Amino acid sequence: MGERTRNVIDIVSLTKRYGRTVGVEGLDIGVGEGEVFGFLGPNGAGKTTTMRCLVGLLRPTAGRVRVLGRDPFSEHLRLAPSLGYLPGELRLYPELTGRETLRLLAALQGAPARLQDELCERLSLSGADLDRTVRAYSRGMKQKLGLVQALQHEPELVILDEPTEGLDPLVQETFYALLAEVRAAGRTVLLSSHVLPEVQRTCERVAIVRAGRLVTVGSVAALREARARKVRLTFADGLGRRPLGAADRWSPAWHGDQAVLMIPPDRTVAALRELLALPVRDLTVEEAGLDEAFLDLYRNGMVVRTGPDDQNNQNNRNRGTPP
Ligand SMILES: Nc1ncnc2c1ncn2[C@@H]1O[C@H](COP(=O)(O)OP(=O)(O)OP(=O)(O)O)[C@@H](O)[C@H]1O
Repeated sequence: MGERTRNVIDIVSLTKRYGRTVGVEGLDIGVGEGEVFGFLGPNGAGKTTTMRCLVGLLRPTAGRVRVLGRDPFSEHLRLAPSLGYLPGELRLYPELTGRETLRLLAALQGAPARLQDELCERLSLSGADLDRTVRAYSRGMKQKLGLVQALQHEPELVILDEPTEGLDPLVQETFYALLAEVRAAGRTVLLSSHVLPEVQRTCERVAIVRAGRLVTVGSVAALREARARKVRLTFADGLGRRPLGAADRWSPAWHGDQAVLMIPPDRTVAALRELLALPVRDLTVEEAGLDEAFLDLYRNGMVVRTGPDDQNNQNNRNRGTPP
């Protein structure tokens, strides 16, 4: 029997190694029922590895994962009707038609594919398309087929590895609408993406991973609050690059005689005091764009504290870095 848990996904100290290569190391993430949760990170960060552990395709080296209270590796078949999965690299049988593919996958899911026709229609997979062999499909058509099979049996949990890869903008919009419907129905989604606006738009919470480790997890709103301040300085003497004393630890970028520094919000005032000892002619301070904040996390793995790792934290208006 699977134990009952509050979370639809529980990842506790998950480590997966491939021989000596680390896939993920000591990962802890919980995803609550009805959440749309984003998984972000640069190439090779461990997103796919984690997702493959969650759907029972990989066995963790250490730690544990629970999906709907069950161990996905040993209880794969029992979970199949409740789980929808779109792999990052979808491998299909090229000699089957689209329709045969969906039928086969529905049989493996072990649940009626009630939404199949509606999803094909909304994602513009025509009857003629579905009668063609998958060998003749374009990349986008394969991705649409992948989305249909992931959603067709109305699973409680949908795990999508870069779902909008290869979709044209119109189909992407349809996908976002489908996601909103899944969410409105109280079902749970975990999706990985490299597309930041997509994550901002669709997810309440995100986890950022880098080199197999969790960098931060929090609500998109809290990440916005915690992002760096962008300080731009112009010097009175017209001379460019120079030492900025202690502020050099913020790795200034120089554009002619202007220096741009990205400073964590709780350090900005102290940094400004130091900077004003220099011959500054003009100074502006603005919040870094969310993209810049994420890029910073990607690059530096800077840990942003986003307050308690609360469920459904959309309304978290805490400033910056609570203790
Ligand atoms: N089958 C495998 N054998 C050996 N190493 C692997 C295997 N799969 C993944 N890895 C390694 O594990 C690490 C994490 O890879 P993973 O595919 O999980 O990252 P990702 O975040 O999904 O990346 P991307 O954004 O590029 O899809 C990488 O160093 C990768 O090289």
